[in-house]
Amino acid sequence: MPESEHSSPTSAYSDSDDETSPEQPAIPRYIAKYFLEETLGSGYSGSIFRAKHIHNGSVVALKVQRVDHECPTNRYERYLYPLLQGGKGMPTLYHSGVQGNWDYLAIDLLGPSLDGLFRKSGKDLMDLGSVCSIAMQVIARLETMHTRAVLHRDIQLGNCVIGLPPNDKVIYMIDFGFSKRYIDPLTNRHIPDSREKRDFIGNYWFSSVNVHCRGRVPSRRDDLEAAGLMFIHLLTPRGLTWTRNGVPKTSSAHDRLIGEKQTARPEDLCRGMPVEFEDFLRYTRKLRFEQCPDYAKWIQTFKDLAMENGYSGKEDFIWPPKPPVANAPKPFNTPLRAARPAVPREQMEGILNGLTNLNLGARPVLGDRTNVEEATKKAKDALIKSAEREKRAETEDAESVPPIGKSKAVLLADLSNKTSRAVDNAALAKYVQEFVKILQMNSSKTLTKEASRFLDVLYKQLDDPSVFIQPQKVTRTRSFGDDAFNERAPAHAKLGVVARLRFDVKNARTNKALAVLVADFAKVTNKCVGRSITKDGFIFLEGVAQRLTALH
Ligand SMILES: Nc1ncnc2c1ncn2[C@@H]1O[C@H](COP(=O)(O)OP(=O)(O)OP(=O)(O)O)[C@@H](O)[C@H]1O
Repeated sequence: MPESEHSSPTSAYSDSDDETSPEQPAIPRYIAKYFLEETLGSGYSGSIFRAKHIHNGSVVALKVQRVDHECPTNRYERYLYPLLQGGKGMPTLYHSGVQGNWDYLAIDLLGPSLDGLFRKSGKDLMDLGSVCSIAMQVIARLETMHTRAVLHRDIQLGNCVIGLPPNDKVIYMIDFGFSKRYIDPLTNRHIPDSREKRDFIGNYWFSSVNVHCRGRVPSRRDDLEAAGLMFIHLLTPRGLTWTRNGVPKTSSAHDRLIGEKQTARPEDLCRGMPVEFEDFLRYTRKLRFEQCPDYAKWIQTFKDLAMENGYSGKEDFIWPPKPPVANAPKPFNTPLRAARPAVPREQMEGILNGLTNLNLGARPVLGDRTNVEEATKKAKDALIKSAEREKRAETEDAESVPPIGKSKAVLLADLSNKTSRAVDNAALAKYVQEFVKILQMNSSKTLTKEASRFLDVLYKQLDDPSVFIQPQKVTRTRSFGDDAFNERAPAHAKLGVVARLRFDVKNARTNKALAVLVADFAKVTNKCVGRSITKDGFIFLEGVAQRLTALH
């Protein structure tokens, strides 16, 4: 195999000025039985043409390369294609050979690459549904290749293409020029690992840290890590940071890129994304050299993630993307009004008693402080009594442990109702902790409609300092969903906001200050792709609970 530093999507950097290549012989119009039509693409080692068979009229993609090319990838590809034939998303090789100066491969004519489609869309980042479908398909393609003893070793967006109709929802892997068998056909054993410094095979953007930065031997884990970086790239506005300066032109630029890639922490790369992407990247990096990845588990994870966010969960890659279909978490600009009355029945009794005791008569109530104070005190006592009753009932439940068997949505709805009746910070702190536990019950950390409602209720409780003193106040408390509130929100949610919030929460001095942080958290989480609560998010929520206890 060619162990060179040449890679896609980049061409090799060179420290020398001697980049002039020898005079290129022109590619003929006919090669073997094919008439070369338009150029589909060119890579470092050759060009690809749409070509027509002169006898039967069949149309193929003809990959043409000079026989004396220093990186003769066609020569390797023709031995790998037979291993992959028939696998879903694996192109068929129809003919291959050498004619004159030209080495050619005739393969299935396919559609545009993911790179091309994404660039053409002009978007800053890709929608979550499309990335989940790419993840499901690319992981499945890697499983197919790996099951057939082949590593791809050059996973990148340009090497993932869609088929032509009717196969335009299927992602195909192409470019096996750097691919290699990792199971020795004679001994049936995995290729050996080695600590010897070796030339880098792969591409600058997505090749794994182990392979690219540490010169390790590629194995299955590295194909998956490259796929993971590709998914994260698609969900990062302007892409992974080390891709932003373009192809490194000098070895020092390449060294800088390596340094940046090597030191980037998964939690930073995946800030603001559904936690599944960070988990996947960490998983690939923890795999041992010879370990077989759990492909099925991760395909299922990305399917679940898609469905939780209102996408169909089918692996079909539909481009341009369709908006989420059903059960998508509602954005905050949909008013999240409580389903139950603002003042519960038990409290209403206390309120009415309080009002009765005001004994309004003909006296000017507003001027009479004693009446107001006494009524307020009575109302407060009634409310505290009712809360104590509720507290006693609750202590019979397992302390803060969400009951098993109820769905997350039901638990969250119950919790929101309890929170709306909370009368002190200690109760609120307890409910915030319970909220965290419920969200962590299973792998999905999405901010669902019910979870958003909890934050909305919490915000209202915190924002109105009178709420614990005057429960009878039923004026509409400002909600995240209110236009006026949204107008004051920053136009663009910043992905680093949650990281800041987890520090700011420690310094919040009042409930009102906490309310502002909760609102920011809810808004930014809601705006982020996937609406998933990240690790920073959970640390923030724990911080809210701690502050509430301290402010008690
Ligand atoms: N079967 C195909 N059908 C249609 N287009 C194709 C096909 N194979 C490749 N292409 C187009 O040609 C481009 C280059 O293909 P490929 O990556 O196989 O060539 P390469 O010479 O190995 O490139 P590189 O040196 O960049 O890896 C692809 O990005 C794609 O746009």
